[in-house]
Amino acid sequence: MSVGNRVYLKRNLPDMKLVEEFSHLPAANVADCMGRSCGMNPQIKLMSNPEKRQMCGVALTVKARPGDNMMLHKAMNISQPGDVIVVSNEGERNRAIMGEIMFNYLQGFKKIAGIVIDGPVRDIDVIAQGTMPLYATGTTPAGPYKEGPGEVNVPISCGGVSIHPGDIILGDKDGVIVIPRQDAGEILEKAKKLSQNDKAKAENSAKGTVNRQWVEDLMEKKEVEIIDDVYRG
Ligand SMILES: O=C([O-])CC(=O)C(=O)O
Ligand SMILES: [Mg+2]
Repeated sequence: MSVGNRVYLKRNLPDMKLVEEFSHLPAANVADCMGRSCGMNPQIKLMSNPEKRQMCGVALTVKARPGDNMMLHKAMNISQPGDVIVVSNEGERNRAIMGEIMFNYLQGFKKIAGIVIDGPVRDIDVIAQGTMPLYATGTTPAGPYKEGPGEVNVPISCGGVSIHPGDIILGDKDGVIVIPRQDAGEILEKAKKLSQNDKAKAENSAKGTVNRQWVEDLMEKKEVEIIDDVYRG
């Protein structure tokens, strides 16, 4: 086994019905059903202009050598519609991992569900107008190398979250979350209920008919001192 320099062509895939159902839910609500712990950090930002509100698909993972996109090119060749290519880049922020030529290939020809890169991109004029969701950390004109090594379809880290090939990737304007494949069914049921409750809460909030007593109860539980006076410095 060539650890660090290998490509797995196969992944364990999730039930595609689950992927479809997640694609209607806000990422924030789904994250709330996973201990609020599976959200990528806000360095991972939406850079394109998707038509659909949610990006949802199956993780095709790339473990890139920092600043090098050789293995991303390999992943592009084996990608399928419905995939979200997720790239780990070990925190490197000085070289664009993708530009317009690669973006056009994935959006126009491969028709994948989206791409998430833990690093910058370039040719932003084109990418910003693209309708395929692309998340990245920023832009730079400095280009990538194509030397390797790297890996495709192994566990990676992106945006501070671990991702296994075949996990469900859900993104919207808030950012990107990772839904572990084996737990997806259970999470979906919880997230559907939570989303319904959340919608009702948001409506009641605007009308002021929401019950805010829980805040007062929490103050008491946390033994917060409530002072009926001005602050004197
Ligand atoms: O040269 C590269 O590897 C990236 C790039 O700018 C493009 O895809 O347009
Ligand atoms: Mg270019």
